[in-house]
Amino acid sequence: MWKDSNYSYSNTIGYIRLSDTTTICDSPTTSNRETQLVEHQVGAVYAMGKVSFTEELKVFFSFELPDCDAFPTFVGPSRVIDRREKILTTQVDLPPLTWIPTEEERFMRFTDGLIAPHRATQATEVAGMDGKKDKRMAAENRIVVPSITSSQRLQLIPSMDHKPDNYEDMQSEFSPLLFSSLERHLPPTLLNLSRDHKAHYMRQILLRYSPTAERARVQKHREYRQKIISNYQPLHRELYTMHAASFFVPSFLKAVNENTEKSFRSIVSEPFTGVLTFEMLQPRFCEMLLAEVENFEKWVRETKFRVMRPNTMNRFGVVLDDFGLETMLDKLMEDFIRPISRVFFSEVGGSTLDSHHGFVVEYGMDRDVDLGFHVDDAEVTLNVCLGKQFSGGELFFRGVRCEKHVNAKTQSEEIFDYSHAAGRAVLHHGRHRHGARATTSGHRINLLLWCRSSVFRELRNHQKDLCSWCTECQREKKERQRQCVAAIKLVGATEKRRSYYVAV
Ligand SMILES: O=C(O)CCC(=O)C(=O)O
Ligand SMILES: [Fe+2]
Repeated sequence: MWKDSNYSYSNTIGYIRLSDTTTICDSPTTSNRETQLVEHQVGAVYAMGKVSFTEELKVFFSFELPDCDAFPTFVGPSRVIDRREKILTTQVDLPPLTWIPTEEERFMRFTDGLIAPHRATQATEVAGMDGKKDKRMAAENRIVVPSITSSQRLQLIPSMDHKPDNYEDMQSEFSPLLFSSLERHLPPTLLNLSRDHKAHYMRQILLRYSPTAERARVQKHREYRQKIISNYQPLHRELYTMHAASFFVPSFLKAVNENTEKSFRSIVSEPFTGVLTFEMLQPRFCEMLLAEVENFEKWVRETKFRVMRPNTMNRFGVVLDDFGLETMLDKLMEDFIRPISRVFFSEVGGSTLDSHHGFVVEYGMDRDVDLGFHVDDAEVTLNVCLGKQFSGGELFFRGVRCEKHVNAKTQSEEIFDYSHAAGRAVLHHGRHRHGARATTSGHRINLLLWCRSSVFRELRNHQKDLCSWCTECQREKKERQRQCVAAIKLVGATEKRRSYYVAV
């Protein structure tokens, strides 16, 4: 635990999490004013150093490490490590805020397993296949580094045997799901407090991750939804709560009920690595949802309501969460998509999906015709065709890419096209680059659920090497290994030649 009263700081202090595997002597050392403390916890190590600010609002940490064999691997945006001197300095970019820390705000948290809320919903368009760059609308999911008092913290390791409270009926700017998943990360002494106390504690922490502008946006969106929900009359009320037996086909239900890798593999085809397809929705459910969407669109036209479209790339289609389907879709994600994703997409937070963006996209000659090449603002995307009659509209996939490599060239082995069929789901990595070809006749309407994991996003902000799933990262790594092997071989061959000459 932090014991800040034990130390007197002359200046602003920050702390950084080092990698979990690091072993550092945990006795505090104080040499040359800069080293303050190295704290050791199970699964997390914190090191602390003097912080100074430059004009560009950058923080510099520098501290001497205590004498020990293991050298920490730094987990942070940038690092400079000098092994010989045992000096570790790093530079951490801060968001461009006029952030002037007060005495109480001496602590900045860079990582602690804390869960950050999501930003606005945007697909990121990627360079077209002709190599031309479309305008790029990157989803800004960078963590905002707030000030923090040392007393309010979450635990990195969740209390898995604790059953969290239900926060559904609680009025808050944060999702009830977020509270439920955070609750396991509360310090053990708080777990048995009243729901209100726990919510208050978690809210204080969440607020630090949610800047004022973001909170205003969330508030506006809540009002927007409220306006719709209090005026729109649903057509099929039975859609608004989960009725699994009438929504899903029996094979899908059976696999989810069994909830084993084997059961999922028995219903899933993987026509291309990372693209899973399976029968999912009953025709009756598809019909009802199509009728509900039509009914909603009719209401929008009649009332001239200024409706928000699903994302930056669609001019048609509606956000299902905005007119009352959020709870049902939450259930869909939690009870059906998360179990499958746990098996097939664990490397991108498949088992910790905790929020979603649910919408339908509509294509046809009088609607959007096609959809440009992009990645989703999602860890895992569910895309199910609801019908109706159409031709064309194939999904094209072109390789999974991390942020850094989103525009990297497509390799021939990454090309895959998929034709939609009504009721059949496609589940793919959100960063699997894709687009939809022109729907050449009829209408095509698809249900999309962009599923996100705040835990994964939080970790991604701090761990650079969380991209094992990016095919370009893999390719670069292989290339480095190849060069390394070639260099070793060359050295070996030179040595051999030299010893031959010596022998001769
Ligand atoms: O039209 C489709 O099937 C793809 C839709 C899609 O990729 C999206 O909305 O993110
Ligand atoms: Fe997409």
